[in-house]
Amino acid sequence: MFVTVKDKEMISVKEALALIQNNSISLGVEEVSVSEALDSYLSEAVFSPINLPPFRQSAMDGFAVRSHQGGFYTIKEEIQAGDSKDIKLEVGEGARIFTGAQVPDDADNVIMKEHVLEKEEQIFLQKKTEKNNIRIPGELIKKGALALPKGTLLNSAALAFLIGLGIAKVKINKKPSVAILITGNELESAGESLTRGKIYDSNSIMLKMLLKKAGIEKIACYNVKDTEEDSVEVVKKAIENYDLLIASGGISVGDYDLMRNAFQTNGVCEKFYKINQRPGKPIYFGKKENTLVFGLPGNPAACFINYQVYVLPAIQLALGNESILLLKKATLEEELLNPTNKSLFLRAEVRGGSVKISENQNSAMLQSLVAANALVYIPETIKKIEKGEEVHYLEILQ
Ligand SMILES: Nc1nc2c(c(=O)[nH]1)N[C@H]1C(S)=C(S)[C@@H](COP(=O)(O)OP(=O)(O)OC[C@H]3O[C@@H](n4cnc5c(N)ncnc54)[C@H](O)[C@@H]3O)O[C@H]1N2
Ligand code: MOO
Repeated sequence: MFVTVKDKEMISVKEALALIQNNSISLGVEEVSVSEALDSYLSEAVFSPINLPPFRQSAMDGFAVRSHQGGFYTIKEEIQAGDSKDIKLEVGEGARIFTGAQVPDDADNVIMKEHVLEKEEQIFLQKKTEKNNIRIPGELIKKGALALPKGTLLNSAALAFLIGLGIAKVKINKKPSVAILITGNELESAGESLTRGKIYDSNSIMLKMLLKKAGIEKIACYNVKDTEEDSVEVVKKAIENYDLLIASGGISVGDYDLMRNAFQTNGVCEKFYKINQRPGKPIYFGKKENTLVFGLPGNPAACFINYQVYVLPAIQLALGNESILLLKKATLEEELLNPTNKSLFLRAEVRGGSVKISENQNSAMLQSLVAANALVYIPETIKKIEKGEEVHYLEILQ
């Protein structure tokens, strides 16, 4: 009897994402210095240990005065930013002051330099303003207030904010270490000459760069020969030493597509194999203890798209970011047909709320992905979308 692989074996995009969400890994927490925390996620909320600014601070260069009805003030002192002088002022007196300096307790106003006439030790106020140009303590954040919630992505502004509060160390979720497994006897490295039957390996650099973008630091890359022995051996080594495996190629149904078997032989528990989508139908996801295993298709664009849709969310969950796969909406520039019974992920350019689907959607083609900034998601049940209708898309960083 002939046996065929039936479409019903495949799961939907939503089912696949739910399985990834339900099988996330957590790698614990580590405390690092703020300067080493870029692109990490806070494992706990941070509260401000100080008022910011810590004291009444001048917002302008000018004169801190103890106000009165008249326009003349006697200037008796100078206060620079950083000075710790404790200056007493009588009514009608003032001190020359600079932006960022501590305003004397007696002063109720900082008059901008441009608003006075100066003569020797006297100033005459020419213009009255509403603002007193004094930043009050805790104006930016109060001592004890929530500075950053748990799960915040520590970008450069976040790191500067923490340092500005005097916080030198932060607790972050440990980042997964990742092993990339590149399969295929046909692969040659760029720089080498291309002999008969060979092509250049593009997936290893693509996956490495995407992982770097995701903030992953420990990345190893193994080349796997198309033999059962080598596949099993490399998978074993990678599972022992890494938190996440991403295999490229060898995951379809050919006689030399050996990765699914290599995962199984190594005791990986399969969560799904094949998704009802185009491109990237052949995809494997499994778990062994606290290690996640992905087998992505070798076709470069399919590999890229499956990384964005499935692997990146798994990484973000491990990092402690739960807001994964947030789809946005934009309007279609041209009518779109889905003649398949599959979900589609179409590379596209989204500009100013309008979606232009890239012309070439070939799963082996990288060139048309270069300008793409989005993957438009068309669910399997949708057959036609009119020009001007809304579609959902996933923003991609690459
Ligand atoms: N009988 C069937 N054949 C195939 C099916 C199917 O359902 N039934 N699915 C097709 C689809 S869709 C895809 S996608 C591919 C996936 O195949 P594999 O994941 O097993 O990948 P390979 O066969 O190893 O490679 C596919 C293609 O990609 C090229 N490749 C592989 N690695 C790299 C790399 N690192 N850099 C650049 N290019 C790479 C490889 O040479 C092949 O041309 O299966 C279809 N077949
Ligand atoms: O998924 Mo394959 O990528 O359609 O060629």
